[in-house]
Amino acid sequence: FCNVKKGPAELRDKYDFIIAGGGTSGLTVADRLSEALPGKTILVVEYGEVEYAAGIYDPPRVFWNESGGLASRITHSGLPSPALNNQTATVLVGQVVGGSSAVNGMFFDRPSRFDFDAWTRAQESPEFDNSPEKWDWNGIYPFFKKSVRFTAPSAVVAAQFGYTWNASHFDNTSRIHASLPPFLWGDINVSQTSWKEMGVRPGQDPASGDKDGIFWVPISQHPITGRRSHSGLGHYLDVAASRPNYDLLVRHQVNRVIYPGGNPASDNVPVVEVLSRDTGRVFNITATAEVIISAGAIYTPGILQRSGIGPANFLTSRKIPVVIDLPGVGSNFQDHSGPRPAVNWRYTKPTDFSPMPDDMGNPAFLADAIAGFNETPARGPYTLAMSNLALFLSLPNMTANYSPILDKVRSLISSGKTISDLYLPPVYGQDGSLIKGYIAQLEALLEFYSNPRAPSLESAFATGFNFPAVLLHPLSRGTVRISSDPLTPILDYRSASNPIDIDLHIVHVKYLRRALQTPTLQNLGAVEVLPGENVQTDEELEAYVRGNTTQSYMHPCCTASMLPKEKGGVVGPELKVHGAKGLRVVDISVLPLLPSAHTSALAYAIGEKVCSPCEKR
Ligand SMILES: Cc1cc2nc3c(=O)[nH]c(=O)nc-3n(C[C@H](O)[C@H](O)[C@H](O)COP(=O)(O)OP(=O)(O)OC[C@H]3O[C@@H](n4cnc5c(N)ncnc54)[C@H](O)[C@@H]3O)c2cc1C
Repeated sequence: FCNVKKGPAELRDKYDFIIAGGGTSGLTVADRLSEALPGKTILVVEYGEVEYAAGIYDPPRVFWNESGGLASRITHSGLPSPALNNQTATVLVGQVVGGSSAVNGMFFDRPSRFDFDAWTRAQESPEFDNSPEKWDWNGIYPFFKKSVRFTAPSAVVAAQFGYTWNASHFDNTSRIHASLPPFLWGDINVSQTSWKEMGVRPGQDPASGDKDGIFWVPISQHPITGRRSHSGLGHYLDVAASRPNYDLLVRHQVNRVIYPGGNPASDNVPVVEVLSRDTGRVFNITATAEVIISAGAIYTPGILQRSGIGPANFLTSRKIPVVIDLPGVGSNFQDHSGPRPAVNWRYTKPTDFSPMPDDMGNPAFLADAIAGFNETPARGPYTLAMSNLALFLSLPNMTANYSPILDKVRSLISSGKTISDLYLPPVYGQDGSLIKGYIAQLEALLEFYSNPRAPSLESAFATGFNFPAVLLHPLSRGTVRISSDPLTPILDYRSASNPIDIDLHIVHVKYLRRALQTPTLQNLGAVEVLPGENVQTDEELEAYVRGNTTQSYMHPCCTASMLPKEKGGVVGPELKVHGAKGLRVVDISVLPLLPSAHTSALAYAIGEKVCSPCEKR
């Protein structure tokens, strides 16, 4: 690979732009900068290396949903979450060129337009209100459109599965692909029809920002080959040969950034301190225009904290000189979570679904599945990733009795002024900014949760006997902190530390278990296994939720939030770090609040938006 560098001897003396982290957002930025500014040099420093990134369900795996076989990634465990019986979160992160887009579940959906209304509500301030960079739906939609190429399925496949889509929401110039697979398991209609029988309307167009209903969701894979599409391909390997100004340094870790004069407000651009994974050598690389941190929500706060940019009390306790006191670095930590399963059942009547995952145990079926994946165009089971059908539903559409939950949020807003009133971690007590920002988030979420078109629940389905229930907008907040080992951050998920999250989980479980009473599932003799007939009262459901919640759906975010500094923010509307020159954060850590979607589409769109137009840089 022509521009892949392995060590400092292969680098230029200096670069115009240095990007820390060659993942989903980082490579999007590198691609767009190197394309728009051929006279400028760009270096990406990436911890991992170039690898073939298999899809989430590619040969040689036999069992749908079995793990393994993916490109390099690391698994972290969180601290015990007391509200969930001290269970710990398990979260994976990609450590490869392409980052998490090279190892993820390939579910490729966009958020709801109302997510961005919530962001702008929480951001309200002269800084954000007067900025030309708008992060409402209209401000980001063009970049969702630009970031992905969507290829419609053939007419035969569309008719076979009843696929719906609206291609007008994609520009089709990007090298990042989205498509609808030419294969589904035989029981896919169990979920669709039962949800429809519960009164949920089929949504036509999730890419439009209208995300209330049942949707077909594209997969991030090539429409012909069925192979994973990810930023390491579309934003590096596919373009590197034609970009002599775009270098990639692999197997190197960015430790920190250093302002040579010690003054982040007046020094122009920080230098980047890098560690070689192979030699252990530490050296500096100079940028003349800008440094962009894109290491993802778990590592970006670590780079900032090691640079002396973070909560002063914490940095001092770690004997790190404070360069900028920014309490928000590593705070506001959120992830999608939910009881797994929310509902699980068995059939008491014979079923004749076909094809089904068990068929992979039949040697002839398996051989045909492998052969089909290698045909052009690819066909068969291996063209389906994790799933591509989901229900997104708002609180008012799940229960008539949602006012008490909103009243609890209102009472937090009016009475909660201390960290214990608000169930927040100790760092929120450092100064008033984080609490102010959290209250602004609660106000935004109150509006969101009152809106019958703004989803609270996601339940995705591909096959089987389970409905998951993902809480899209938790109120609990955690923290990410460095430890002595740069690769082992301390993740304090604090899942469900705010008891309103438990109330929301209970609404979701109660709603989804109603599906078992629909004619579709009744005709199959479906009988609930979990939570089970002994779990009926709210107290019993609460115990079930506390004992069975998955704390991470692999969407850690929001740890360097785009909020005003006086609201605990880390970056402003142009994603520049507050109080620092020549330094931006561009990755999923800048989200103020979790979106109503899996997070890769948003990571790409953020990369596109910050580069528009790149000529301004
Ligand atoms: C297992 C898994 C399943 C997922 N499933 C889905 C899904 O189905 N759909 C979906 O939309 N989203 C999914 N996600 C989430 C989504 O992929 C991520 O939110 C998104 O890709 C994050 O993009 P990012 O640019 O913020 O970070 P990343 O893409 O993670 O990029 C960060 C990069 O920085 C590198 N790095 C970190 N620290 C350093 C350092 N100090 N120096 C140099 N390099 C460094 C990392 O190696 C990595 O390449 C999943 C994620 C995972 C891990």
